[in-house]
Amino acid sequence: MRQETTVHDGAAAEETGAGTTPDISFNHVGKRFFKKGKPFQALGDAHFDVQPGEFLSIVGPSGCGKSTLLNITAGLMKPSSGDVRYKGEPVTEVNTDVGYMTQADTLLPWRTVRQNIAVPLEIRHSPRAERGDRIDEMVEKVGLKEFGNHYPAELSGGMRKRVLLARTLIYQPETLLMDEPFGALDAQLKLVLQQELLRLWAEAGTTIMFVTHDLAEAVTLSDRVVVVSSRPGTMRTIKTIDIPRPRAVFDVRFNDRFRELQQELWAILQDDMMEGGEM
Ligand SMILES: Nc1ncnc2c1ncn2[C@@H]1O[C@H](COP(=O)(O)OP(=O)(O)OP(=O)(O)O)[C@@H](O)[C@H]1O
Repeated sequence: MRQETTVHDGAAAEETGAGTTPDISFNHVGKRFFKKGKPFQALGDAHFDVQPGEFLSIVGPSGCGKSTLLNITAGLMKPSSGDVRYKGEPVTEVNTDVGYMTQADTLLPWRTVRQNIAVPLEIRHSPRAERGDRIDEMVEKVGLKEFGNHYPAELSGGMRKRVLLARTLIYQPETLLMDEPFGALDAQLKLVLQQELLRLWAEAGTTIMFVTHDLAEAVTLSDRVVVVSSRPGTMRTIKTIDIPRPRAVFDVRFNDRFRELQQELWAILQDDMMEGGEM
């Protein structure tokens, strides 16, 4: 198996199943913004696919356009050049087939944990009779059974992340976009939630596109890691993470291949980190 591929030769499809329609295809996607009236190129030329059921992470320096790429995939922003396809269809409006867990803590403070998790079911008008059971199942899955009737202000940061995760998953999205979901958590809690995410991902067969600053996190979780350079964010490489699954998130760090992959990714990223971005 090839360990590393350049991104401008359709390599993603070669790596993970040529012939199948990718869940997400980025076709030379660029994004220009205006700051103080002057245009600047935030995202250079994103060109890769995300395959059904794949766990793909994006790493790169701060400001290289990672969140922008997720926003474009969710249909919240239009690219300035190129196009994004979801299951072969161009994304032209808000893409309700994807769940999006943004960096922001968007829990509604006046609603309990259960009521927060219920929001997507209400928006989708799912039958009232089914809601209770689905919420029970979800609070159990994310380990919050005892806290269903608590308000967000009564929860720790990690618990709030779990509620946000539950609220995204109850939607049963085929594809999940996650923007540094565990960024601000302490190291131990991060491991716990990473393990839970891997379990939920394996159970549901969801496709995940995951943005992180944390190389160890990217290697632990992913099938492939896309490395993006500093502004304008351009794909440097796609690295296949050939570490067997299932992975125990703590133990995997002692695997020799884990260390090699982390070093290889750092070797690609470090110049960009020194130059422009910050981790
Ligand atoms: N709506 C917008 N209008 C103008 N500039 C924007 C907008 N959204 C993002 N930018 C700029 O585009 C660049 C890329 O932003 P983006 O949030 O995608 O980066 P990022 O890689 O996710 O950063 P971080 O890792 O710090 O979250 C930044 O310089 C940011 O200030």
